[in-house]
Parts: sequence; C-alpha cells; structure tokens
Amino acid sequence: MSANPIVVVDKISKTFPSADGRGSHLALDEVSLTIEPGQVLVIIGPSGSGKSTLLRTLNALEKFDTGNIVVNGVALADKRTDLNRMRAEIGMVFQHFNLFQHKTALENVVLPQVVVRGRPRSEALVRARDLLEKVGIADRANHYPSQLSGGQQQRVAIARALAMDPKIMLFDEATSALDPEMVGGILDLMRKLARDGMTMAVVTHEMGFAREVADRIIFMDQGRIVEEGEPGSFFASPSHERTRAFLDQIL
Ligand SMILES: Nc1ncnc2c1ncn2[C@@H]1O[C@H](COP(=O)(O)OP(=O)(O)OP(=O)(O)O)[C@@H](O)[C@H]1O
Repeated sequence: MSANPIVVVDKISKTFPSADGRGSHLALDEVSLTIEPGQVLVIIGPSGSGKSTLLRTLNALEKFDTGNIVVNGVALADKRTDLNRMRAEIGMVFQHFNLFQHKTALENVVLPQVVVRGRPRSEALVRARDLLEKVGIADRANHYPSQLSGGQQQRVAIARALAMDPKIMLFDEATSALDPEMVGGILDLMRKLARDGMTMAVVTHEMGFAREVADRIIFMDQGRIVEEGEPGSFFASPSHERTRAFLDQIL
C-alpha cells in the first residue's frame, strides 16, 4: 500500500430494512479495500451482492452503519466532513446518465463547474468544449439529452464528471442501459481514461473490459468480498468455488 491511497475502506457494514419492513438485510458485510492513485479497480458479482451499494458509499450517496471510509484523506464518517465538497472530488457515472433534461449537452458540462466549483462561466465553457471533444461528441454540444442516443448521453455524463477534475471516477454499470452497439464506444472511452492514469472504481458485467483494463478485480457475493486479485490469475485460476461458479455462468 502506498503512503497516500485515494480510497481506504475499512470494514464497512450496511443494512437496509427488508422489503416487508420487519427485518433487515445485510447489504455490506465488513468490506475492506484500498484504491491507489492511478489504479483501476473492477467490482464484479451477482445481482444483489452489494456492488452498487459499495460504490455509492464511496461518495456518501449511501451511508454505512459501521466501519470507516477515507477518501482523499477525508473520513466520511467524521461529522466535520463537508460531504458536498468531498463529492466534488469524486466523479460518478450512473447507468441512467442523470443529465439535466432541459439543458444542452454543453450546459450540462458547464453548469456544475460554475455552481459547484465557482469557475467563471467563460473558463467553464472552454473546459466543457474541450471535454466534449475528448469524449467524441463536440458536434452535439447544442443538443438536448432527448435528442441524443444513450451512448451520446453517457458521453456527456462522463464529460460532466471529468469537468470537476475528480481525483477518482466511479462507474456504476455505465454501459448496462445502452443499446449493444453503443457499449463498445463507452468502454473504449473508459479504457482511454484508465490509460491516461485516472483512478477508477468500476462496477460492470463486461468481463472483457475487466480482464483487459483492471489492475485489480474484486468479486462480491452476499455483501462480502469473496475473492480479489489481478485479472490474470483471477480469471485463470479463481480460488473460491463461488467465484468459479459465477465465472462459469457468465463466461
Ligand atoms: N435503497 C435500498 N433499500 C433497501 N434495500 C436495498 C436498497 N439498495 C439496495 N438494497 C439491497 O441491498 C442488496 C445489495 O444491492 P446492490 O444494488 O448493492 O447490489 P448489486 O450487486 O449492485 O446488484 P445489481 O448487479 O443487480 O445492480 C440487495 O439485496 C438490494 O435489494
């Protein structure tokens, strides 16, 4: 472990009330992990295993019950932590883009810079245009989300996240809602970000991406990290039966 990991998760647990309201469901069960600068961590596992919940705790979209998370040197559970300020350092990309529908692509990338970062609008515009170029959608800058394909909307969402100059990018099934022909382009973009040195935590069902881009893979089941490793050994010789069964099912 380096002296300054971007993320340290220390034995966090999280329960949700069960659907019938009578009991509770342990969504995260003493999960610990570290993400180093420049590292790409890929989180895989069956549906309901806690992957999204884990990712969402990292930027405090979800609270945890016990344990601790330190992001960028800031402890999330510390009452003095300004969560909005902390979130500005973390880019999050969701399955369903979450763009402002009544704003153009360009404005979607400009606005958070002005509102959250306090950048002058002229500066934010320059940066937004650069980023739309980088994600390959400069020619759609003046389109509204409803005029864009899912893949194009996801590009805007990625540009918007990058505009905050995040220390880490979190991707929560960023390609799951896309038409199949759009998936490759978004994965290419994520691959490019990884190559440029962006620190990333990625929840995905795209095993090709995991194998090729991840520095480390975590396999979750029932709220626990069952197995982790670098992709070569993880895919070639998983050591846990549950991992093997999961990989057999999907590969
Ligand atoms: N807001 C919530 N209220 C109640 N239960 C929840 C809530 N969010 C998640 N859960 C439960 O916590 C568990 C973990 O959910 P989570 O979404 O983290 O799983 P996941 O591995 O990301 O699944 P998927 O691959 O299907 O998205 C599931 O049993 C889920 O039903």
